[in-house]
Amino acid sequence: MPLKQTIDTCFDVEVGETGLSREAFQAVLGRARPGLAWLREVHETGALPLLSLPARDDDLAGIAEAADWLSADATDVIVLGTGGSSLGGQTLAQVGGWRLPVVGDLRAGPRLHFLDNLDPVSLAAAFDALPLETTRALVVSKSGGTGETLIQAMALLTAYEDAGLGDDVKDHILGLSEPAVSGHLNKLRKLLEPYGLRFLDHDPGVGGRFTALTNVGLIPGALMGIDPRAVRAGAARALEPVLAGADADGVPAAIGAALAVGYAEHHGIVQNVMFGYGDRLERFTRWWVQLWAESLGKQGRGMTPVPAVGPVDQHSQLQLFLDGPADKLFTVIATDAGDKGPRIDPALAAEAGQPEFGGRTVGDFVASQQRATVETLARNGRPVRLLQVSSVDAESIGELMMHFMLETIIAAHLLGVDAFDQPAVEEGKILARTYLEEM
Ligand SMILES: O=P(O)(O)OC[C@H]1O[C@](O)(CO)[C@@H](O)[C@@H]1O
Repeated sequence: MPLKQTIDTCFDVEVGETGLSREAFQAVLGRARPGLAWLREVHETGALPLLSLPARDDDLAGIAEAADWLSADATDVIVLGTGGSSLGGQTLAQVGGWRLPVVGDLRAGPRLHFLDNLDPVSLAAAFDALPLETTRALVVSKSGGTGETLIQAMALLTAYEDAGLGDDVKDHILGLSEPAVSGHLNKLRKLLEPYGLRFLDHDPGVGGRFTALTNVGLIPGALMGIDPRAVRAGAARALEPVLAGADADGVPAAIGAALAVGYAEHHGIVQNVMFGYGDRLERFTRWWVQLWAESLGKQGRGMTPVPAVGPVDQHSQLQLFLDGPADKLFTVIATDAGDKGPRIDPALAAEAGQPEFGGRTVGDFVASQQRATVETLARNGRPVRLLQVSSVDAESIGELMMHFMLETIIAAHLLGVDAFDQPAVEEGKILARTYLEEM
């Protein structure tokens, strides 16, 4: 089933005075037309390579080869890289089983580890615990200049040296960075290439947080058995109405962008909650946080992304969502959970005083929770849109990711900010370097 978006519970008639009026929404949606025209134009000219990815297959053999190389005879594969150089891969890998309770740990094949947060204690412990001889590493940085990734790569080189594997580094590490350009220093390449190891090219035209559909996201996904073709087929589905020239009200991503921007402009609601139901959407919510925050948070504009996972966060954040300040717009991602999972013995259910559980599956319970969350949010005056997929698999995650990349780009157009830069974080990076020099 293709992604289905329902926005009925987003308007004042449903949620009361906190809700956006249909008229105000339509006015913002109309303003999305130039953004859609721009997307079509840059697709045609090739100026935004992201939009050509769903139809590409010339790079798939290289992606499969890299995943095979990393996993052959390996007990462990580590991925170094941060932000957009990690989160897309994490999202796809999770759909394949990585970092899922129990199944993640029991899965056959090499263990996959993303070291995206620089933590000195964890890094030392990881290098101590990993059997380095059978551990391969993918080191990812678009710019080649991110301090966290560079320092991790240096520490890894030393760990291999200390383990007596200094001459075999090229058999253990694969690099992924922008192609070398004369006159421009790529520090990661400068550090690693002398070891004779192989570098894959990061597409220079695809910004870090938009790379899930490139080798950056698809190699880690492939390591967990996620088929890159299926991911791209799903992405193509989300892009299709844009390329087909549909008007804004026929493009789900434009509708989502207009809702978020409409709420920000008309109601000052600048917190957006992504409530994904199911373990396989946990990393997706984190990927979306970077996409939404770093793309839109500029010049005093932008909306704060809040990730939540269901049902577990019903027992954590839902009280606040329902009864705290009415200052959030919600997106619930639901799956066809019904009829899935273990079926409950009626005798046990009766014994426990929960006869309604009897004969139902665990998925039936989750399906009723998804529905109840949407309805109680709306009843409590909280605007909520529902996104439904039949299940979280390679195709639906590709569709969700492309949907949100488009939604982000269109929202940036509506807000009048550049979706593709991140000027403010650069200041802190320069300062951190100064403080390091002073130590
Ligand atoms: O891939 P790189 O160049 O190492 O950058 C990692 C991340 O750092 C940022 O530049 C922000 O600091 C992100 O935009 C990016 O995804």
